[in-house]
Amino acid sequence: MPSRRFADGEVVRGRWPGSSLYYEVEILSHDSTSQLYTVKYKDGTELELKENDIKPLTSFRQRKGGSTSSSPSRRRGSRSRSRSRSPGRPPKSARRSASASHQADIKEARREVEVKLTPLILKPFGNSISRYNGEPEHIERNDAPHKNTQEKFNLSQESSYIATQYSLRPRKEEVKLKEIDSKEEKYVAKELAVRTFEVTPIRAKDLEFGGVPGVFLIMFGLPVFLFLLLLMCKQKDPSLLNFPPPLPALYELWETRVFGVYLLWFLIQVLFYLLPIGKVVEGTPLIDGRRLKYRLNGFYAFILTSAVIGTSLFQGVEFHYVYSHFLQFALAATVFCVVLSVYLYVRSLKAPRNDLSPASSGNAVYDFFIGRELNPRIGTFDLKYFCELRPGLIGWVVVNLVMLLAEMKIQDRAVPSLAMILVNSFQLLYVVDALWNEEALLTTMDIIHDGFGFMLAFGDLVWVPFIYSFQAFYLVSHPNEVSWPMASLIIVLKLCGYVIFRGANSQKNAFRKNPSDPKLAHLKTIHTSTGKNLLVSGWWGFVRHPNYLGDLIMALAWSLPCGFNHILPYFYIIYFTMLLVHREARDEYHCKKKYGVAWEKYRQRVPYRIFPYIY
Ligand SMILES: NC(=O)c1ccc[n+]([C@@H]2O[C@H](COP(=O)([O-])OP(=O)(O)OC[C@H]3O[C@@H](n4cnc5c(N)ncnc54)[C@H](OP(=O)(O)O)[C@@H]3O)[C@@H](O)[C@H]2O)c1
Ligand SMILES: CC(C)=CCC[C@@H](C)[C@H]1CC[C@H]2C3=C(CC[C@]12C)[C@@]1(C)CC[C@H](O)C(C)(C)[C@@H]1CC3
Repeated sequence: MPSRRFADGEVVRGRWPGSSLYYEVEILSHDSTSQLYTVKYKDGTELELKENDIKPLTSFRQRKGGSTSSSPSRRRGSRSRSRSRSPGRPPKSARRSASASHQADIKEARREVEVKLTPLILKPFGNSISRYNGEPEHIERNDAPHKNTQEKFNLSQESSYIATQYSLRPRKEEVKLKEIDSKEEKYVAKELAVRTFEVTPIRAKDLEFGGVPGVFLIMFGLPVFLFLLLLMCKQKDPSLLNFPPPLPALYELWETRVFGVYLLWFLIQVLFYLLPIGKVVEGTPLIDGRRLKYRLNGFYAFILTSAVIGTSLFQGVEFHYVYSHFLQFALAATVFCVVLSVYLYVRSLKAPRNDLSPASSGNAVYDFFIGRELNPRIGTFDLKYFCELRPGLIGWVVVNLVMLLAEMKIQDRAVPSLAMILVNSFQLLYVVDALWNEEALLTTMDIIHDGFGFMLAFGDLVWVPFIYSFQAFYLVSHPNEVSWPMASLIIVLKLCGYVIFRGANSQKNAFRKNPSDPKLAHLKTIHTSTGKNLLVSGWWGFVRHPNYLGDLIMALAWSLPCGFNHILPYFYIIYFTMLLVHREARDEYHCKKKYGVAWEKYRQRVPYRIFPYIY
């Protein structure tokens, strides 16, 4: 049996995955099969590390000499000393034979970062469990230095993993150093990550969505449920008490022409995505320190799509075809999504380990569902990012328009009903808002955590356009007259939801972009040991997910125009409540891991998750 170097309970320094930073950790256990140690960081985070990524405390004490200083000025001294060899001076690799000295350089740089950073980041502001970064008061006003700092902080936000995740609370004099550190860090991380970081398969108990049986059921259940809902909605009396109509035979549902139209739609969106318009931004740092580039042109794609749709209408293109073949379109999208998911899974088998999603497990069924590869790309074409906002989300608006036209045709109306206008405009606002704030997508769980597999492919390409448009679909065959006073109340409700949704999302996004934004100076924050703070007043002091609350209020406003004759148009809000409650629990789990005690403190300060005084 291979021997182990560290004993349970021993306090050592463990490398933080993807970086060269070493933190004090306690050895919890050792798995002799995988040869991995389970270690606990001071903020409560538990991770599995390889022996190579663990160092005895003594190895740091021997080397660090004067650099144990916890005073920022002395820290600067030690940094500037080490900076003398990089990046200002030509790297040694330029002076030595390139390949021979490469590894040595990396080693050297790595040692340097370890020695230099370990005591600097941990000691003075520490990952203290009982105190926040060593400061006596953990909740404070967000009035940290913000004079002339905006630009600098934007710079620091641009820098690498270490700066965003492990920096000290941003301080003016630290910004420059952070940039330099992050450059060094990037250099080291890039070279080392492939060798040093192993994506550890998550254990069975960590599987989400009910594990393998759960995802199996979801994958088969969701498409069946989708067709059931659509068929029920087409019935004259769509009561739940009525037996659902039988599913048409597959040959009736499959139409190659429909599939062709769907492909054409998809390709037009691909074309718009590839247009070199819109600014290019960097996503959040990946596990190996890299940051992928994304072009933000979703809003332009929407404008161009509107122009194409407008021109087609003008040319007399028969949009009713989409309504009369709605089930066929749903099947075409489902088939496309299955083919895409298979492609994604197969290509992920060749993907380097660093490119795998943290949610993947090693189980084929589960990974097919959750997605194995985090950011599958063909060249610069990012499949997940594209699918999340383009064909499905913009498609949803087009489907709504189709329903509006179908309502006029079928009900022989000169103008659409007020109910249909409300549903169309509310959802249009929602989609335009998402595209306008496209950059915010880059920090969502879907992009950072979940892979691209059946779940998101089906969600983005099938569920969103065919279920989110359900109210409009319902109104085509089940008209509901809405009075103006009722419409006014619904509009007020929608606007309240939107104000909360947008206010909360914008507040968080602005805070994450620049924690010292003067506009946020009145807000209180909780320090966390990661260097990122948590808002504890404003929208985020109201409930822990105010954006979900706003989203749910808006969802209610989307269903109300359909009246109260049937529960079917309320399916969306029921599903959405379940989705967001589950999503909130997932996010809570990740935040607890990420922020440890600081998150606990936040939970105490803001006890309700989504609904104040209820949940
Ligand atoms: N229509 C739909 O079907 C649908 C589905 C899902 C989501 N959405 C909407 O999409 C939007 C994004 O949702 P999301 O699920 O990605 O989650 P989110 O609520 O935007 O983001 C959660 C993250 O925010 C940060 N955070 C949490 N509490 C904080 C605090 N007090 N101060 C500062 N940062 C804090 C944490 O990340 P960091 O600390 O790492 O920054 C946390 O992981 C929401 O508005 C949601 O309603 C819509
Ligand atoms: C039914 C199944 C298997 C999954 C459904 C999940 C899927 C429909 C959602 C998961 C993430 C969601 C999401 C949006 C739409 C619905 C999802 C794809 C979003 C694009 C809606 C608009 C928002 O402003 C947003 C922040 C861009 C959303 C991002 C997440």
